[in-house]
Amino acid sequence: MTPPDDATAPVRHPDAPAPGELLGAHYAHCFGCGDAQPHGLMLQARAAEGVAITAEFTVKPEHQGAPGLAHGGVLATALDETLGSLNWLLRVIAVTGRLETDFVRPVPVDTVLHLEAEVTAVAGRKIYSTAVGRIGGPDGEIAVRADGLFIEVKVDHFIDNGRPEEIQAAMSDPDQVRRARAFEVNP
Ligand SMILES: CCCCCCCC(=O)SCCNC(=O)CCNC(=O)[C@H](O)C(C)(C)COP(=O)(O)OP(=O)(O)OC[C@H]1O[C@@H](n2cnc3c(N)ncnc32)[C@H](O)[C@@H]1OP(=O)(O)O
Repeated sequence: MTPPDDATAPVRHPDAPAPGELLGAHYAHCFGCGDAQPHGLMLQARAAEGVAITAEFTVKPEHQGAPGLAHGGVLATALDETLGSLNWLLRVIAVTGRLETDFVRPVPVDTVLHLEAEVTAVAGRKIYSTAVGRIGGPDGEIAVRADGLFIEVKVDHFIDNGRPEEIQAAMSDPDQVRRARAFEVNP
C-alpha cells in the first residue's frame, strides 16, 4: 500500500465538481450511494479542495452487526464507497484492488459517520488513497480508517463482467449522464 518511488501527485480534473458540490449517486442501485437501494448506505459525497472529498453516512438499524452497532463490513463499504468516489475527481474509471481498514471505535446505530478521503499518489494505473471516518461531528473522534489501492480499468471491465440484465438496463438509460456515470465514465 506504499506508493512506489516513481509515483506522482494526483491531478484534479479541470471538469471535476467544484469544492462543496454534491457528487450525487453514480448509480441508483449502488449499495453504497444509490437512492433506489432501500437497505443501502445512501452515502452522500461532496467534492472538497484538491483531490479530496467529504461524505456522510447515517447508520440505520438494517446496518447492524452486534446489537445496536454498525457491522464492520458495512463500515468498510462506507470507506470503499468514499474512496471510490475520489476517482470521479480524477475522471478515471477505477475499481478497488485492495482495502485496508482499521476499526478504531464501535459505531452505534443512528450515528452519522463523517468521512474525509483524499488521493495521495498515482503510479500508472494504480491510485493510492486514504480515508478516515469520525463520529460525534466532522471534527469528532476517529472511528474507522482505511487505505485504498484502486486500479484503473476500461469500461469493458463492467460490460464484460456485469450481469447482462443490469448492464443492458444501465446502457439503455435515456439520460446520457446517468448512463455514463453508472460506469463512472466521463460523459
Ligand atoms: C463504478 C465505480 C463503483 C465504485 C464502487 C466502490 C469501489 C468498488 O467496490 S469496486 C468493486 C470491487 N473491486 C473489484 O471488483 C475488482 C476485482 N478485481 C479485478 O477486476 C482485477 O483484479 C483488477 C482490475 C483490480 C486488476 O486486474 P488487472 O487489470 O489484470 O491488473 P493487473 O495487471 O493484474 O495489475 C495492475 C497493477 O495493479 C496491481 N494490483 C492489482 N491488484 C492488486 C491488489 N489486489 N493489491 C495490490 N496491487 C494490485 C498489480 O500489482 C499491478 O501493479 P504494477 O503495474 O506495478 O505491476
